[in-house]
Amino acid sequence: QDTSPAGLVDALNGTFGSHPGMRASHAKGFCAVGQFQPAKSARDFADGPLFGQKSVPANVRFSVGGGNPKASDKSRSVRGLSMRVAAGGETWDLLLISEPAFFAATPESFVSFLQARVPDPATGKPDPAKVAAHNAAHPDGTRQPALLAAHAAPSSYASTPYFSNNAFVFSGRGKKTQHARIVAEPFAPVQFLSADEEKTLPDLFLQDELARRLGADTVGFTLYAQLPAAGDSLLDPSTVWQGAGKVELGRLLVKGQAPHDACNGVVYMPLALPTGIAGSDDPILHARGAAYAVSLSRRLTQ
Ligand code: HEM
Repeated sequence: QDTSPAGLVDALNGTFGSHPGMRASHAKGFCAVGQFQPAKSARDFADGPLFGQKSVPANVRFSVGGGNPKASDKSRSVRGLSMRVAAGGETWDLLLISEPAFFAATPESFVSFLQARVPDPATGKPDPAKVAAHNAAHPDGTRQPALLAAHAAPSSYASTPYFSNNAFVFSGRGKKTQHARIVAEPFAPVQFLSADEEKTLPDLFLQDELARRLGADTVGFTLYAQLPAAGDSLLDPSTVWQGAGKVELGRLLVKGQAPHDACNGVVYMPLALPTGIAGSDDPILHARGAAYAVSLSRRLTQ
């Protein structure tokens, strides 16, 4: 199995097709802008200059998971929230998805998961026998699909929580270090599509829905560092954490949508981290950056 950076992107393209100019994953999406406001106590937990700022401009992107740029907004796949904030000579890229577990524990399992879902030319759908064989060999690939099957898609980008799945290492004042995952909780109540909406809404509604909401209300998220309970894996993003409390890092206020160029010439990098946050040893976290760079290079040139 090819788990090189190009191999990871090829696996995405193999399942979702190659779409010139588009991201290999989270292909459908749009840019937005906002402000990140660190919490007063954030430096106790992540002691870097970024967390000493009052308010930092944020470059944001909302997306539908998967590499199909025409995926329906109703599909039971993950939604993505990406944020880049830069201040005090530091940059923080934060990439979150709307389920608390990823679909693979390792790059090998990532490639196998996608290969098992290459559409069967006869049906246009994954071959259930191949998915079953993947599940038998890689039980880590069963958890995210089960979470997605358990509820309809979010009714708004602003009405779902988002999760980093990967753990990070935080160093706060006094050099105390702690592992944590990152969670963004929406200001708005969590809401999924009703059975009726799942049938009747058009495939494209999330962007207009957010525009209407931005005109009427404050849209935002509170960002937390979620602490692990004993036994929560620090290395495996496919497991749901039980968690042992959370520390507020700040708030992300979304102010408006932004033109295509605001976020499409850039790539959010999972290991672009500010002082106070470092990567954990999670093998998925470390496999990501180089694959994102391959995807950027392909979408800017093909
Ligand atoms: C080995 C594991 C992974 C691989 C190979 C991978 C690959 C990719 C690629 C190639 C892109 C498109 C990058 C671009 O062209 O800008 C992407 C986007 C994205 N990925 Fe991953 N990914 C992995 C794991 C994860 C995990 C664990 C998360 C959990 C939060 C995640 C969340 C996202 C999000 C939110 C985006 C959209 C970024 C944007 O809005 O530009 N990915 N991924």
